[in-house]
Amino acid sequence: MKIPYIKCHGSGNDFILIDEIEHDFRFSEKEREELSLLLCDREKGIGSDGILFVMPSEKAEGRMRMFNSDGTEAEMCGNGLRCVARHMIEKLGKKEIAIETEKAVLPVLQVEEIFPEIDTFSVMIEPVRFEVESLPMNAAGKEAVDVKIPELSETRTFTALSVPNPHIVSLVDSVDQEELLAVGKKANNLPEVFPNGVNVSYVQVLEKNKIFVRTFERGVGLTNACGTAMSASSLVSTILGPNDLDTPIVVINKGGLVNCVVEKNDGRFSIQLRGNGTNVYVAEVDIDWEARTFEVSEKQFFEEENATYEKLEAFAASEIGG
Ligand SMILES: N[C@@H](CCC[C@H](N)C(=O)O)C(=O)O
Repeated sequence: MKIPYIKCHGSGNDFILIDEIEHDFRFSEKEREELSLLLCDREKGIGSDGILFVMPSEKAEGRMRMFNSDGTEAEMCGNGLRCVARHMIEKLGKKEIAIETEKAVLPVLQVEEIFPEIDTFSVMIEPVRFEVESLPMNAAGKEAVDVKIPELSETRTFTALSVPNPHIVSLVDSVDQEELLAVGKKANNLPEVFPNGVNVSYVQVLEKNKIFVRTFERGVGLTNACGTAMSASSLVSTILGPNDLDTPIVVINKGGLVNCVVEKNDGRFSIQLRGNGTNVYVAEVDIDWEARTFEVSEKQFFEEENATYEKLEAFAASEIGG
């Protein structure tokens, strides 16, 4: 079976995008899981953090389903949604559309560039909930805001929220990647506290309305960036830190940068996540389902676009001194 795909990324969080509308694919749930395990593998596969399946929708211009590299499905994916937004906006020739996700139909649109020559897409991150049952997380109170989770760390405090996939966020003085890796692994092997696993982020406030975020993603591990995590981190560092509502917060990550605008309406938070949706190349993968093997055709790279993105990446690296 031949499957055309786009290799794309949002802030270096990379995906294999498969357009099921254009090619009329009907994968079973088992096949979606198998495709993710087979193709996302960094050593033996194509290599990516996940697969974005773009499907028809009765409620919106399209539907996104996102599978992590371990074959599990996530409720939401912020960086992936920007890639899907770009794909559908360009395909339909519209500036603003809606995309159905697991928990909500979300508006997505092309907006002013966040960096010179970077086509920029804004996606709404909602619903946002702090009730621990929404992650789910087993904890003593109704919410867990700036609290210790002794199973994870003796010293750190965390805030739990769903956006709507599950996150815990810790404000730190400086990000220790090795510690985050250890805490992320522990949190995702702790079903008595996080029955469905959890994304774990460390956030360093660089200055007012500028933060650095590093995330251990459920179903993947440490990634260059996680869009929902950067949104959750912007919100938490607004509530507990110096950032402002209704103001672009610059979020530096390992693969680039995004802007997040935290809003509060009628007591409910939402976040606008603005950033790139970059196409790296297009190709076709020929799958042999029985043998669980595949072959990839010649890749057509978007060289100019990739070179432009490198400028943003270099700028983001210089902001964190590396
Ligand atoms: N990288 C994504 C989130 C992907 C899903 C996550 N690993 C989960 O399981 O919740 C993003 O950009 O939001």
